[in-house]
Amino acid sequence: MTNKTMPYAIELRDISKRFGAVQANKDICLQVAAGTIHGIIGENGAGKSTLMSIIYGFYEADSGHIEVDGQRVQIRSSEDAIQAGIGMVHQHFMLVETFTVLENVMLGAEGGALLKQGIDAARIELQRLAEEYSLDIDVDAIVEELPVGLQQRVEILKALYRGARILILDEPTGVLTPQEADHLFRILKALKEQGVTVLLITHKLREIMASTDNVSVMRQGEMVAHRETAHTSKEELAELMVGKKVRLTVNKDEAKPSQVLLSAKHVSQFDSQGVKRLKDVSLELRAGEILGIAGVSGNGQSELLNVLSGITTMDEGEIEFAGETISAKTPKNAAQMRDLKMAHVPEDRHKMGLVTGFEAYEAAVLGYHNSAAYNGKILMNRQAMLDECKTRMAAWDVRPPNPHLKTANFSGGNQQKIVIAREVEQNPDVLLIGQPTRGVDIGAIENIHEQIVKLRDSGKAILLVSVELDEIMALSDRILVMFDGAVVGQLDAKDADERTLGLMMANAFTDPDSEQSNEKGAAV
Ligand SMILES: Nc1ncnc2c1ncn2[C@@H]1O[C@H](COP(=O)(O)OP(=O)(O)OP(=O)(O)O)[C@@H](O)[C@H]1O
Repeated sequence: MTNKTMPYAIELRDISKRFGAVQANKDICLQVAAGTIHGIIGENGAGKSTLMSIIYGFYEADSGHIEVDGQRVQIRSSEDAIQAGIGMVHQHFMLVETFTVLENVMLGAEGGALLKQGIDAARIELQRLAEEYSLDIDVDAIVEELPVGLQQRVEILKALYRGARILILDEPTGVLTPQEADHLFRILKALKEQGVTVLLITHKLREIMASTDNVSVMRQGEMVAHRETAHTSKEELAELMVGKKVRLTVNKDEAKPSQVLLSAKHVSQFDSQGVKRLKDVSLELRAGEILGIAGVSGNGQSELLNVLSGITTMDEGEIEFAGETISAKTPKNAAQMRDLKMAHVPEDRHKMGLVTGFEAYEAAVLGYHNSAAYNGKILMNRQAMLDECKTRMAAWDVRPPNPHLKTANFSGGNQQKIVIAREVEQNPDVLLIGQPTRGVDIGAIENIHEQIVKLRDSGKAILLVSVELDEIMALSDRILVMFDGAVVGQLDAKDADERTLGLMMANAFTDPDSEQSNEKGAAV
């Protein structure tokens, strides 16, 4: 108890959970004061999501117990958790996209007291909650028409409507634009002021420092430290997480770009509704450089990656790569692009990077399974696949290093390492890489960044798409900015700062004396 009158909002006592050989949580103790924002950090696979799943009733702990407001509670299902006043905002939203906000919030709460008073009473209550917490949401909007940031707010609204006083957010900003993330933190502050307790899992130490009151650190299934945020630093937290000092900046020499390896000329693409999503994009990618593509997500970056990698076909323009001219009339698919030595780390590892039912050693060769190294004459050469997978798991610190574990059962960050390792280890001439460190811990980010720079220094070209401005600025040698499907500006990374990039991303940058703007469609 914090004192005689104020019990902890939530207290965990000696929680343990094992999955086969993996001890995901070991004797975890945690005390969270009411009306505070409490950060939980730890490396990929440290056990954070497992712990939150236990609090929310997805998993039952093998031992230990939970107290809410000083009372011991039994949480065997999410209904039990909701009953205890606990709500959760998942990384992957649990919404019916074709329903309205109101319908989504009502779904599963049909027996609720307010609904018995009629849908109008429910609507009024939702509007009240949305207003009280600055959620800025139209309760009659169709969910699939809302941007990601607003869909996330629907999840928050859902939890609040069900009476949540403790809200768990698992890596909530991974999919948000910087503006959406700022809004989310304003909402969390408003929730805190109303006495709601927030448990925030994030890999971004900047967010921990800016928004939490306290922070707890997990390492290899154990809770290893608790700190008051005001009395710690990013450096100390990084060291506590990883167990050694971590460099928080990218170490690289100046680029020495040479010949053009890929050029796109006036590339455009229309979506199925006939809307132009990629507009007259021209760019050149040179050996020995990292070209960063900055932009608020949804401004054509994903379409650009898809067209360049052969996943989709352009409608206008052409791409020159490896001596080939690729156009709408002479398209090449993703497998053909791979044969030309292009590798691609897709932005969404679940949808496009992995088959989650596959074991790690199978996922590790996906797309390259026909190569002579793994393909025996009749059957796949499993031993070669296993050996390769084990070597990569060691080099990329995939945890647990078990090639037979299904990819679905790796933590999010470790899944990402499996995909990146697969693509980088092909030693491609051109690497297209989307959101490389989404959901990845700082120790692993350091390794991923090092490997990308190493590839560059060996004379390869990298096209990096990231919504993380810090990452774009730290890794890129040159930066292009996309807005509304077009390239609207370019910068030398040395001249880039957050403000200029932010303005360019909003297409609000005007500097007539500067070379930091470009004609749409000119090769940059
Ligand atoms: N259903 C499962 N079956 C087997 N192992 C699992 C399962 N769920 C989690 N694990 C393992 O438990 C450990 C903890 O995973 P968890 O997802 O809790 O980590 P995390 O700290 O949330 O990581 P990340 O930051 O990458 O999301 C990992 O080794 C993971 O592979």
